[in-house]
Formats: sequence, C-alpha cells, structure tokens
Amino acid sequence: MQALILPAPAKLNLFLHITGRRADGYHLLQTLFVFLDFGDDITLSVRADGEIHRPAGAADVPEHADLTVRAARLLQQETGCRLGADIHVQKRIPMGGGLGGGSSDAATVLKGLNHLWNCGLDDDALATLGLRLGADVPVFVRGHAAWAEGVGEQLTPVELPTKWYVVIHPRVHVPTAELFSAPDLTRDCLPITLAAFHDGQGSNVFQPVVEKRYPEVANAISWLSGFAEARLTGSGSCLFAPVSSKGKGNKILQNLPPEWFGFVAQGVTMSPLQQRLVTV
Ligand SMILES: C[C@](O)(CO)[C@H](O)COP(=O)(O)OP(=O)(O)OC[C@H]1O[C@@H](n2ccc(N)nc2=O)[C@H](O)[C@@H]1O
Ligand SMILES: Nc1ncnc2c1ncn2[C@@H]1O[C@H](COP(=O)(O)OP(=O)(O)OP(=O)(O)O)[C@@H](O)[C@H]1O
Repeated sequence: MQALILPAPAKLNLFLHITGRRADGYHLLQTLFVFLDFGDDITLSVRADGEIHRPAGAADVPEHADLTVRAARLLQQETGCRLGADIHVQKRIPMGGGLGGGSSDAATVLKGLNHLWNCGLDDDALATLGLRLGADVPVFVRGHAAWAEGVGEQLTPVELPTKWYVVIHPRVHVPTAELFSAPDLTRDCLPITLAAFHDGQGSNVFQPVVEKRYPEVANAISWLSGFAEARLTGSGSCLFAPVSSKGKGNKILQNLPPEWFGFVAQGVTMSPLQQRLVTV
C-alpha cells in the first residue's frame, strides 16, 4: 500500500490582538502567523477496508479524540471516500503550547489524504473543512505565512524576512479555551496594519493573563528577556525571541534551566508541508 511521510510544522503568532467577539462567543483576532522548520512527522498509509487507525501518536490523546483521526473521518464523510488510513504521528511539538501542533497535524492529514485518496478538493474546500476542527487549521492548510483576521480564518499571505527564533516550552500546559474566557483578557484592541507591526506595534494580549496565572511561564519570559525580546505565542505556554543566527540561539539555550525544553528554529514563509507536497 502507498505510504507518505509528511511534515506538520509548528507556528508562531508574532503578535496577537483581540478586536472583538462574535455572537457565538468566538473572538475576533488580528495575528501574524509564521511557520517554523520544526514540527511533527506524520506517516499516512492507505487502507483498502475504509478503517481509520492511529497506531502511533501522542500518548495522552485517545485515538478517537486525536485531531488527525478526526480530520481523516471528516474528509471521508465529506467526500464519500471508501478508502481508509493508518496514521502514525511522531510528536515533537509540545502540546497545549500555542505552537498549533494539533491543528497542524490535522491540516497535514487533510492535505495528505486528499492526495492519497484522490479526493480532488482544493485548498479553499480543505480550509473550510479544517475550520470545523479548529480555528488554526486553515493557515496550516494554505501553508503560507499570513496576516489573519476573523477567528483566524481570514488569511492574507505575507512575505516575511527569514529569521531564527529561540522557542522555549516551560513545560506548562495552558488550555486555550480557559484563556479565551478570562475576564481580564483585553478584547478591545484597535485594529493595526502590517506596516504598524513592522514599525514595532503589536503584543500578545494573552501574555499578561498567562503570566498572572502561570508563574512558571512568567519566570521563563523574564529569563529569555535577559537575552532577547521575548513574547508568548498563541495562548501560551511557549515563548519565543528572534535571534540573529542559529549559533546565537544555541548559545542562549546552553544556559537553559533543565526543567524547561527549548529549541532554535527558522521562521519560514512557505510551510515545510507545502514545500514537501510540491515534490509528491
Ligand atoms: C490562540 C490561537 O492559537 C491563535 O492562533 C487560536 O486562536 C486558537 O486556535 P485553536 O487552538 O485552533 O482553537 P479552537 O480549537 O478552534 O478553539 C478552542 C477554544 O478557544 C476559544 N476560541 C478560539 C478561537 C477564537 N478565535 N476565539 C475563541 O474564543 C473557543 O472557546 C474555543 O472553544
Ligand atoms: N494530534 C494532536 N496533537 C496535539 N494535540 C492534540 C492532537 N489531537 C488532539 N489534541 C488535543 O488538542 C489539545 C491542544 O493541543 P495543541 O498542541 O494543538 O495546542 P496548542 O499548540 O496550544 O494549540 P493552539 O496554538 O492552536 O492553541 C491537546 O491538549 C490535545 O488534548
């Protein structure tokens, strides 16, 4: 049977503002997504019997709840495809860290199985399907760094200079839904432009809320700020800081307190998934 190994990259939110709220409670955002050349790997093997299985994946995520399995089932339902798949997920992206790991895994499965099953859906259709699984899935489907509005699904592709980032996971799991419902979250940011972001405007509105509730994240931000300008990604708990070279980043990590996890990665405009699919 045909098998395909595909990357599921992590993302950073270079800034994240909330400008309002929809009637259904979902928040309206402004954010800038960039991909990292760091992520999970997903192996997809086609099954003729129509079953979807996940023989390997995140230990604490049950198979039926895994976003990869949910993505495969959704694609099957929507297209009436009678093929199935085995999905091996090699997790590297810390979970609940604001790096979008689950969403990226889901997008990789949608794109990969759409190809292997010959479903013929285009990116618009896959992004619409993906949005039903999570607000962050569409950007991973489209695979281009983007300025995002709406709940994160109104995407305008942007070109960004390639930069290195130090990323730190303080080994704290921050539940996204809980953070979005925090009473002290700023929800009335005035809209900004990409030019204003490049001029230095923009912050992450979750940062003060997370720092207050999770002292370990506050410690990590304070530690990284001693070397470079540190900021939270998504709703945390990971933080990042731009550095001028991979070497500079690794030097910072030499001093990383052993209780945290850190890595250096390049921010890329075209997602590693998109780059890989061009060659398939
Ligand atoms: C924080 C970000 O990662 C920034 O990129 C995303 O906005 C979150 O995206 P995600 O993890 O895919 O989130 P989802 O799984 O869609 O939503 C989790 C929960 O967060 C809240 N949520 C999410 C996105 C949004 N724009 N407004 C919200 O209020 C909702 O309560 C939702 O039930
Ligand atoms: N394949 C998967 N990988 C990671 N998490 C998954 C997966 N499938 C389901 N989940 C669930 O989704 C939750 C959020 O995981 P994820 O790593 O996407 O968080 P996150 O990086 O904070 O996301 P975001 O930045 O989109 O808020 C996990 O705690 C887990 O219960």
